Amino acid sequence: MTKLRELYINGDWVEGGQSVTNVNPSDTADVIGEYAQASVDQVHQAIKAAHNGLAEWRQSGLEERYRILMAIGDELIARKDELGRLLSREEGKPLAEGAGEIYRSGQFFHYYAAEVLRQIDERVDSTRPGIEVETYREPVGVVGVISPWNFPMATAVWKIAPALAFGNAVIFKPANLVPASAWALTEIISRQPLPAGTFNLIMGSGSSIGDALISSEQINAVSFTGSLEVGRRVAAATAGNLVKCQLEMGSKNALIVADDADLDLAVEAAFAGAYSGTGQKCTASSRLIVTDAVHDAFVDKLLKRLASAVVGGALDEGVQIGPVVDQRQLESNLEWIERGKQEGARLIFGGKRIQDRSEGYFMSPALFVDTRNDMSINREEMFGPIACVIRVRDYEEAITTLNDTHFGLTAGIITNSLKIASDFKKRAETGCVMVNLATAGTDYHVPFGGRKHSSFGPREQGRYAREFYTVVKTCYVKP
Ligand SMILES: NC(=O)c1ccc[n+]([C@@H]2O[C@H](COP(=O)([O-])OP(=O)(O)OC[C@H]3O[C@@H](n4cnc5c(N)ncnc54)[C@H](O)[C@@H]3O)[C@@H](O)[C@H]2O)c1
Repeated sequence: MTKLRELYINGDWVEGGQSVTNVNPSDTADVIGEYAQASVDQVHQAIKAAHNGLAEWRQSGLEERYRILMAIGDELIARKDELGRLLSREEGKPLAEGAGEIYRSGQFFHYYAAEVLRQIDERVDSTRPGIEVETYREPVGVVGVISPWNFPMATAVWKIAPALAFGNAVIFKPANLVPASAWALTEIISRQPLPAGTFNLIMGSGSSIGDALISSEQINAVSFTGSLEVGRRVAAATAGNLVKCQLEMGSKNALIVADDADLDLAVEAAFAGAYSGTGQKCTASSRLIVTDAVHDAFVDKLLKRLASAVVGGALDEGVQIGPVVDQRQLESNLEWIERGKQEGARLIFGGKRIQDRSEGYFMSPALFVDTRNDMSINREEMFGPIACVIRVRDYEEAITTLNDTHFGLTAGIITNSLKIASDFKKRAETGCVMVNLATAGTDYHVPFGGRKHSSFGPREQGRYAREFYTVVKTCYVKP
């Protein structure tokens, strides 16, 4: 019988009321494990424990915090292949991407270990004589961390690492489709000398456990990454309690291919942006906005690239596009394909379930042409390996089309013109812009986030994380 992987509350491993079975989307006969599901009561226990942990952890010495974060980062990096394999097995991204995500997660811990030592407090003169004024940052408190399934380790870590670095206690609620990576991370953290309750893992469904967490008046902040729909719910629940929140949500990113683009580069950027990670990335380029002059040549080249794409099991050698994460997402992708056709878009490649691999949730990467920006396939996030080409007259129409969306996470352009690149950097209404690069793929030491309905609240990552995970105190002293 499979060993039950338990919850981690107040420094102890504890069973939940129920459990879920985690299966490999490349091969549904492969059971990864049984994972405990927290009860609402246990959410409240975790919150209480986190307050106790916080009281001690916020007083910890900087050197101690630095050492703990470095040690977690070291272990993630040392075990990147083993944990990357586990991540790929549960989420479905190819092995290199799984290992890369673990390595990146280790880098996040190292980065925030260094941030622990970067103190930015100030002592200033008062406007009144004889008074000293200091401004300093204190931990925000108990932080609920809610993460999505598509980056099971990295999205969680880019929240947990700064939370711990700045002296907060954490309650981590991972997506229920990917408990194995969350559990492995928790096991690593559990071996560090953190005060009991400083870090807690509660696994369970979003609608019960997640909702109990975000609805609590006893937490101080929620950092959420996931869909727009759930993000709105998190915003409403936390606002009602005046709890600080930070939301990173979906998008409808576009890559512009300009008249003067290097088309080989454009095809590689479009392929990587639209189909890597099976298109299951918030930064995926699901809209390919191509100027009339290069449209046909670009589409021809992209079709050739798609014909050579290797779709297969995440753990198999040489695979470029793994499975869709589960049956529900696969059905949703196939429904989008039908909807696109009904709207008048022309499907010229893929978009079908791969039946000879019926043990997993495989589909061929899809390409639509003759699409308009007002079609629902270009308005709503599909979250699958589906790209839509939008033909435009020129760069001016391209940038207008790019900005005509209620999302705004990333945007890319392929051009050899410095003038166009410079104009694009200023006019794209997104949080991240990429020139001659895919829309997906970011660094870990700079802010990441979007505009419009893609993001809400203070930015994540890099030095900007301090804003969310701390609160400012202004202290007046008359000696
Ligand atoms: N902008 C970014 O940085 C970024 C990064 C990765 C993924 N995403 C987005 O994430 C989405 C895919 O992930 P998903 O399907 O896991 O998203 P989701 O919104 O369904 O779930 C995200 C998390 O919220 C939890 N949740 C669900 N209902 C809840 C509720 N009522 N209260 C509290 N928590 C609840 C889920 O259990 C999960 O842990 C896509 O929209 C994608 O664009 C965004």
